[in-house]
Amino acid sequence: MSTNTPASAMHDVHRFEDTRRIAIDRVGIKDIRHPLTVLGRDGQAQSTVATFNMYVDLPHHQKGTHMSRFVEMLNSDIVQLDIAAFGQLAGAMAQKLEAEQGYLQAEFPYFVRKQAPISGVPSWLDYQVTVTGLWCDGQAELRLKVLIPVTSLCPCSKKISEYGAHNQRSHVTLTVHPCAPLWIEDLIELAEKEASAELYGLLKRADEKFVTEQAYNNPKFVEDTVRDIAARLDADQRVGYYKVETENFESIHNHSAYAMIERRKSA
Ligand SMILES: Nc1nc2c(ncn2[C@@H]2O[C@H](COP(=O)(O)OP(=O)(O)OP(=O)(O)O)[C@@H](O)[C@H]2O)c(=O)[nH]1
Repeated sequence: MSTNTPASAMHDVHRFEDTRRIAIDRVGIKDIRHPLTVLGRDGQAQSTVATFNMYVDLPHHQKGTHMSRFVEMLNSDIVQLDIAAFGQLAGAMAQKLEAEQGYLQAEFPYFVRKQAPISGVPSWLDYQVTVTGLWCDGQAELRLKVLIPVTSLCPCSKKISEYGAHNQRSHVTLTVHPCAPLWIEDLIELAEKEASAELYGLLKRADEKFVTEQAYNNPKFVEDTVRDIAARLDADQRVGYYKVETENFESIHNHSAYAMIERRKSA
């Protein structure tokens, strides 16, 4: 076949009949990086690079999905992230792929400009965000996950020690199904308020003294952190389902302490 054969003259193997009678739950492209603009709560847009996973289902009788269409969609329809519309976008993807179900996921670093607590010096802090849109039975579902790094200080260690208390960096991971508009920053603030202390990219000495003492005055087990965050999420009408996880990378052990609460609020 010559190099300039028109597509219409080529076999479309993907459309061939498959006889094994086995439907496929998810098929598509995984770990494709793509530039993305994300609008912040302050109205400022920031550029980031997202890693996308894009899948649809495939009926038993069809040999293959239309792989190229995922990348077509990425290049034509996904420029600025619209979190609220991500579930619908998964539906549009399913339609483009002639499928019933769609799974669209973008994971990216998101930066927040913070001010040190005493000196006020500004710096960026990065958070890992995952937005997942699902389309199933004509219904769109949206999941927003944010990993928030914080400081934790152990209440037990503080109580029993003559001086000092072990403290460490911790990861709070919030996964929510929003039922009303919710900014990434809203989840970050919610988690940081319930940590022993929040993190900053840049701290001067006066700030370092402040966050050290703040954490000492606000000791938390992993259990305390997930409970306090769960209470806030329970009270937040914008959240329909949530999972809150805390992992403390214990400075006195070579293992982590972990706690998780998962709740689906009744409608
Ligand atoms: N379905 C499928 N396609 C694959 C796989 N690996 C690579 N591909 C490639 O996907 C590309 C074709 O994608 P299609 O979407 O079928 O291309 P097309 O038929 O020109 O496009 P449409 O007319 O829109 O369907 C080819 O380069 C395939 O080789 C695989 O494991 N499964």
